[in-house]
Amino acid sequence: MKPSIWRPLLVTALLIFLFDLFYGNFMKQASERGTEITYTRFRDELANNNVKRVSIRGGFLKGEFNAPVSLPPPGDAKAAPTPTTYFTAYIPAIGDSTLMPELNSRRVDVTAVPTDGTGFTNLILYLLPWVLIIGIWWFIMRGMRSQGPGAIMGGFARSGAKSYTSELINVTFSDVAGLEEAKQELREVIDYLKDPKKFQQIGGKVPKGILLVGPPGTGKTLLARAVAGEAGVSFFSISASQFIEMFVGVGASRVRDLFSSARKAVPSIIFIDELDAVGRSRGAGFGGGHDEREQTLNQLLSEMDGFDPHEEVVVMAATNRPDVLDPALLRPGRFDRNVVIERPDWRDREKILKVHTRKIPLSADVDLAVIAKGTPGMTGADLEGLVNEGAIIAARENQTVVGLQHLERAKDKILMGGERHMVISDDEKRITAYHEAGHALVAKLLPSTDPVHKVTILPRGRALGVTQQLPEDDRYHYPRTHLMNRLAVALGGRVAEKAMFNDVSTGAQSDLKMVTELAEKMVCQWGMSERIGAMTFPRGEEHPFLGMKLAEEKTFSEEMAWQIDQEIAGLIRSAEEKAKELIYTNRAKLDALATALLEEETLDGRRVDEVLAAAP
Ligand SMILES: Nc1ncnc2c1ncn2[C@@H]1O[C@H](COP(=O)(O)OP(=O)(O)OP(=O)(O)O)[C@@H](O)[C@H]1O
Ligand SMILES: [Zn+2]
Repeated sequence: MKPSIWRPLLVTALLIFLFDLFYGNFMKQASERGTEITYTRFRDELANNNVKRVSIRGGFLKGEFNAPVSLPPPGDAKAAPTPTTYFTAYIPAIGDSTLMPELNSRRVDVTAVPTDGTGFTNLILYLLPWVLIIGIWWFIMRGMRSQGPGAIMGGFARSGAKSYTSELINVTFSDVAGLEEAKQELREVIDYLKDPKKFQQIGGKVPKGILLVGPPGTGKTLLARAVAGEAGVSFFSISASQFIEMFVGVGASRVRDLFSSARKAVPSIIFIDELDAVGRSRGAGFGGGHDEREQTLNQLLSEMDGFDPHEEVVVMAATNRPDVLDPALLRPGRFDRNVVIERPDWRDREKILKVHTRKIPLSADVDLAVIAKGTPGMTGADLEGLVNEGAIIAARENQTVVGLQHLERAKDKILMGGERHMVISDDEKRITAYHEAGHALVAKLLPSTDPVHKVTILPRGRALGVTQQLPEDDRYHYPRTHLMNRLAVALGGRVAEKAMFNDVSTGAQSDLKMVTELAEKMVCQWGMSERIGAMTFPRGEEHPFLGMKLAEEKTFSEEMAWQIDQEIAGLIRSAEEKAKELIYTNRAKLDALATALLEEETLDGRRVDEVLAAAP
């Protein structure tokens, strides 16, 4: 919710109410315990010896009759008279010099109340609310000025309040399950923060900006906190969406504020969550708030450039959209290091479950490995939720320990309830396993292909699974056979699906795209088609800098265009034949790989070799 003009208004209204209460009360008190009578009436009663005592304060007089007098009740002259003992009256401003002698002679008990003090009290009571009102307005105005012009509407709520948190952390790497590679990469940061001087002497390159990249809930924030905890330094964190307010200037001043606080607390870590909220490419924004975002981003860039090498501040940021970030953020000296955080595989999921069940009593039937294997695609946050949900279900049934069935039900609830989660059904998992096994198998069986580095059925980005091949060394020249084999590998996924399920799925789309593009290049750029020969065509050409396809211009005949299409299709067809032949003659190996994938989710190159060697 945005603080608004309502707040000051509300405060003012409250003050006026208080003022009224005070002032009104005072006036009421003045006439309290007495019916107001005229001065003449008072003198009459006095003359009748009916006044017992009076107290005089300035021109105001309070008193008590000896015998009750019938008078209309206070404030209502027309009502029926009631017997009255106490009265008040005002002495005429011109004074009455005969009053005191008369009171004395009638032996009336007289009390005099000093007017001086009361007058002063009156004044204070009268002025106090106004002083408060003016004071609060001044406070608001000051808040606005210190926060830039943008704060005009919301100054009151924010003045003095910090939008970031700073703390000393007691989270360590032992609280972060798995993520071994990421931890390894961050060790250097910890070494640096622990002893900057020593680190520099050894000659380490000072880490300044580190970008944690990974899907939501995979523990980026947790990891950043653990780095601070391991190094024992202060941790300043903010979510970048908090930088962006409706008003220009607020974000930039918050960035400045954040960095200057962190600089005062060195060594320290600044953590910016959801970096993409401010870090989107400049000029790519739309509509309002765009200038504000750009200003905030510029401020962030200039703060990072402003670090001198001896300032012991490390900036960490998290995003799940590295692709939209402004390239300026990724330049050397800024976020020039990426730490990629992946969805956990089942072994890591088991470790995460262990961390989150540390304080929860589990019944003997719970095997966390089984639950870990049954939750592919879930992140650390999902698993934490699963454990909590399981505990709630158990508590609702008045159980003292959490059992397997509670966790299973929690899992079903989460899987059914959330679009947020990448839910993978068992069928999908099987299709993906065969698809990836197909790629891997063809790659292994064909000579002259890049070695298989890793095969996984864990979702990554939009892909349900990945088969990674890494070239052994940098290559610039690819022979035709190598490219043909590459086409066959790319088609292996689809062919394997067909072999197993006699059907194909949409999962092969990006494979087909890659295949088409590669075949097009082979024919049109590299002259690898016999029928067409050593000619190049402006097709499949890429702009050298932008990586974009150039607009097609036709400098060749219809006839040639048709032939080119035939050739491209021909290359693809023969690659597909190759893949089919390999897969159909090695069905047992395909099954073995797919089974291993379903079991282990991720296979590295060595494991792929083992599985294939063991298969008939
Ligand atoms: N590897 C892990 N080990 C233990 N707990 C984890 C792990 N990953 C995530 N969690 C749990 O999930 C919670 C959410 O994780 P965290 O906020 O760090 O994710 P995130 O990647 O920063 O997500 P977002 O992108 O949504 O900010 C953590 O508080 C933690 O309890
Ligand atoms: Zn594929």
